[in-house]
Amino acid sequence: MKIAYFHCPAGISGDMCLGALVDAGADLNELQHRLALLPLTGYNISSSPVVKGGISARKVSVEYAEHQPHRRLHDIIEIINQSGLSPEIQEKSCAVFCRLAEAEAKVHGTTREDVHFHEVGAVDAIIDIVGTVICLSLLGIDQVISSPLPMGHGFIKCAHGLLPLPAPATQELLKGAPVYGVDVEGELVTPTGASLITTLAQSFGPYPEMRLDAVGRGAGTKNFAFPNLLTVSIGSRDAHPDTGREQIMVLETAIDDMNPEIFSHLWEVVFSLGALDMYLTAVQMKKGRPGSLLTLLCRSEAVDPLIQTVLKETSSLGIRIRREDRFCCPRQKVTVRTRFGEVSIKIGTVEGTMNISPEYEDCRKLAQFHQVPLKEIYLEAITSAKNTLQK
Ligand SMILES: O=C([S-])c1cc(C(=O)S)c[n+]([C@@H]2O[C@H](COP(=O)(O)O)[C@@H](O)[C@H]2O)c1
Ligand code: NI
Repeated sequence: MKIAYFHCPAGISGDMCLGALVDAGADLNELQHRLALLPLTGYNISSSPVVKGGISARKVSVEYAEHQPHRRLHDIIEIINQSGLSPEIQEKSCAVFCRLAEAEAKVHGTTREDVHFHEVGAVDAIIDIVGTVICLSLLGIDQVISSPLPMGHGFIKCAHGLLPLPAPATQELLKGAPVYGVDVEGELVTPTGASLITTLAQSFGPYPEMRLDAVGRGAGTKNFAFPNLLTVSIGSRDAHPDTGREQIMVLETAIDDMNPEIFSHLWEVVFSLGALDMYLTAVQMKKGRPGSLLTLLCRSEAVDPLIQTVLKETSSLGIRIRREDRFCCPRQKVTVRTRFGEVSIKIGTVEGTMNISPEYEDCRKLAQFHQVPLKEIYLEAITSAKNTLQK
């Protein structure tokens, strides 16, 4: 499991994200190659080492032709969806733009379809957003966690004239995220940075427990009295190499007085907050009442947001928290080609016996697109994985 921790004491913007991820090891050539799949021309990406406040970092810049069309949400979605980028990258990039459009619409009293993106519709915002999503995929990141975000003060000049800081769209986007005020005059978190981090991060909090593998620093444009840097720490949390054991958190509560439809909704919410699994067990509770034992499995940093959500969403007034050991099969992730498209596969190995498990979501999308039975995609994916492994 690979984690990217975004440490944002100087804030976050689109170019800082790109710089930090490239500095952390995302291959710039591969990034440019993938970005070239977008039907966009007239821009150039450059990456250079810079020193900010005595600390070396990477500045990734996008230069483009002066006159960019005023793009609306559907234009940007079309650009992303016309690319040959993977469905996952397309979905995440569109989600960042949709959140941005919703925030702008709320602030300007219009609809998300009618928002003119102005600055944020320019080609650099598209490159920053899609590029950040591509870099996370190139680095194989499974989970993004962010520090709380600092709020500067003052005003910023933009298409509307002067806007108070934090910018209205930034504040709209950060609802629900932890923020704190700092005595800094200037914009620390831009709307693009706010949309990226609130869409891509599963949780906000302190530095997570992990084995630190790489660190990247992305430079911002402005100069402050402190280094204007975003630091991304890449780490991994694998099961112990000798015992195969790792620790997992178990949250549990028994519920006997709630509309069961709420559980379906909860199911959708908890996974976006970092739950690894959620299941219900039928139980007999006091006074002979039939109830459901709700169990959630998660990493330690997801415990607090999950507890808050379960208490807010359900009728429960308390939750049991346990730290447990679990054994994890050594596994690897590979992507195989089938007649229908690419499928990610998890391969677990126990004493030479292999457990080949195609990703359900990849198979489901291909089955839906090609109108073939899901089991046919599974069969092809497993056969293709076996052939690849035999080579
Ligand atoms: O042009 C528009 S609509 C605009 C709106 C807002 C609001 O908060 S509303 C803010 N801004 C400022 O534009 C620049 C560029 O933003 P990026 O996210 O593309 O970096 C930034 O200073 C925003 O605060 C523009
Ligand atoms: Ni605006």
